[in-house]
Amino acid sequence: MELTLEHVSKKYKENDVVKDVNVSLKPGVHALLGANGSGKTTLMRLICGLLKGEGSIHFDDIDASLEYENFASHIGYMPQNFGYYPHYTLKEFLDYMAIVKNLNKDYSEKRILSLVKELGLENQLNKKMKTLSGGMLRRVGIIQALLSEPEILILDEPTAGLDPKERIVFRNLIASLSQSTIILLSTHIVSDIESIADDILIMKEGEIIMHGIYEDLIKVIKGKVWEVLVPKQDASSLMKRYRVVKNHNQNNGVYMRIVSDLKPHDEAIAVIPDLDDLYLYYFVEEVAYD
Ligand SMILES: Nc1ncnc2c1ncn2[C@@H]1O[C@H](COP(=O)(O)OP(=O)(O)OP(=O)(O)O)[C@@H](O)[C@H]1O
Repeated sequence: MELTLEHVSKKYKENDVVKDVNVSLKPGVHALLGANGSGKTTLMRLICGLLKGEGSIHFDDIDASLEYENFASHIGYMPQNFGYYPHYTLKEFLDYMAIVKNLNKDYSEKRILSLVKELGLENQLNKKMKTLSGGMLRRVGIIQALLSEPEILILDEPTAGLDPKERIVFRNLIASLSQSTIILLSTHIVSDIESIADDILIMKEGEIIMHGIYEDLIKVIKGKVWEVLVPKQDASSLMKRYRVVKNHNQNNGVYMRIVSDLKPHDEAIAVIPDLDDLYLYYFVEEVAYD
């Protein structure tokens, strides 16, 4: 089972929002990491066929441009914000989504009940959509994407606005699906990725600049992440000159974690990088020495 994108691109006027994306995704959790505006939502909408662009998209031998309905029947999509009728109850909304997805009534009744239980919304079924909290609406978004048991699940910022308990429920659900589903989820929450992603696609200015497993991506910045304890008076000049991942005031100075090609301070020692460091390395410009 494979989702393949070849030369996928999208322009808005002269603006290249998605640039020549070539990736092949098998079952598992693929995290799409990028700054605001890097093109993640556009790429996801292209995959779902909600936008037209250049290039080709296949699910196994189904060509999305030739057999769109067949292709789309394999996809569940959770957008960042989905439209709903505020006066519908949750049950009415999910029934409506099941009809839109052309699901059999007996099947959808059972599926809705099992999903609302799994996501802790069974007591909300008779509540109006407009009364649900932001975190509950995110969970409703996940449920509607899962209604048809899709083989491809496209989730745009699924954990935004979830509280820590909801995040754990979500991570467990994703983990349980990942053996049999191709899951592409976008986020800029680095800790989510560390706990659930099998591999990571880093998107910058419309391009997938890196794609690989965590351990391999991290190798790129080996020897470029530093920790140092500096006197308080030195901290602000380091803050101005370097990409600082963390800084904590301590009794004897300021502890800093810095991402830099060059050793930022005589006392700095190189440490093992993590994804926060990688993110900063690619998405925050280092200020040049003057
Ligand atoms: N309909 C549109 N017309 C013109 N430009 C657009 C349109 N939709 C998106 N863009 C531009 O395309 C770029 C990528 O937007 P996109 O929403 O795909 O980014 P993103 O990585 O999903 O960002 P975020 O994390 O903020 O959701 C942005 O510069 C955005 O302004």
